[in-house]
Amino acid sequence: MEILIFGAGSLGSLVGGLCAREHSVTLVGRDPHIAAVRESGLAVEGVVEFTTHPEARTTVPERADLAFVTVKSFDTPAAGRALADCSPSMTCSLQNGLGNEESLAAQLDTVLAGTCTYGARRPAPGRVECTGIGEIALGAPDGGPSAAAERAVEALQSAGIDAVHDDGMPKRLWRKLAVNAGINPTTALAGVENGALADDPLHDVASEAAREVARVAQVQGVELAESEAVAALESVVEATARNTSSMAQDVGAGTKTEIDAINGAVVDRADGRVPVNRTLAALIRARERGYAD
Ligand SMILES: NC(=O)C1=CN([C@@H]2O[C@H](COP(=O)(O)OP(=O)(O)OC[C@H]3O[C@@H](n4cnc5c(N)ncnc54)[C@H](OP(=O)(O)O)[C@@H]3O)[C@@H](O)[C@H]2O)C=CC1
Ligand SMILES: CC(C)(CO)C(=O)C(=O)O
Repeated sequence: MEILIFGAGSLGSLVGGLCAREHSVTLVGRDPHIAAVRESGLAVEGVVEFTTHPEARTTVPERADLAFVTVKSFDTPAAGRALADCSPSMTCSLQNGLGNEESLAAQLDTVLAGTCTYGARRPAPGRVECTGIGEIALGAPDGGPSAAAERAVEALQSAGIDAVHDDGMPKRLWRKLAVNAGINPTTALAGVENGALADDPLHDVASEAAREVARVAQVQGVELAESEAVAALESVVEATARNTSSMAQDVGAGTKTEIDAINGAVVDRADGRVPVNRTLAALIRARERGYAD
């Protein structure tokens, strides 16, 4: 299969590197990473270790059977516009947050929703570290069976990736949103690792954010119980206790965060009060504005 990764950063390089063990893979990203991969290949390190030689470019190729979108959520509209030039047979977001699939579907046919619990970081150009083996779940964005998702899952599995087809993606996306809405801004604002959310008062802040997400999901017709949202949050806090969340890393580095697609998306879709998500979003946006000072 011709697989295209749009956004060869941490996650995209890892997924692309793993896929390249079985498929023809093109990484689309930016220099100096792309130049380094072209020169010496992509070194995958950490939990799995190998070097692979995918095609590496800064623009999209002419065609692709399957495209994975792994840019940060604020770059999704640009990714959709760029991918429209090669019209992939199917395109799947592996990003965090809500709204990525709608944004891609405005430009592309056959868009799939995906979640990914692999962990990745990019220590240097040409290298990607797998910080944790997880699972990729794919399916139709509105739920129900999807032949395209089945084909994409088979492609991932044949490359040795733990992948499943989920016909209940809306619930899976909202449950992941509850986890990110609780953990990401709370750790970013408090300047702590994920494990610090096991205890009050931060546990209280993060779990109330997750409960609000469940209530908004229910209004949207997704049966996510508040207790399930909090249990998901607590289990990720425990499993990733030593992680610095992506938003804490972004705030630490003074770079743009995914707040709009996470807590911002909850506030935008709420028809009732979501004071914790609203407050967390306002505080993170204030930090982002402060970078310029
Ligand atoms: N890292 C992880 O472990 C996980 C991440 N995720 C999610 O996956 C998504 C990606 O995260 P992550 O990999 O960490 O982010 P990164 O910032 O590491 O990767 C995104 C990459 O896309 C590049 N990019 C953006 N726009 C373009 C463009 N128009 N053309 C070419 N390249 C482009 C960026 O380049 P530049 O930096 O120069 O802008 C960057 O290298 C996020 O939604 C995240 O929440 C989900 C699960 C795990
Ligand atoms: C699961 C979690 C919270 C792990 O850190 C994550 O997805 C992130 O940091 O963005």
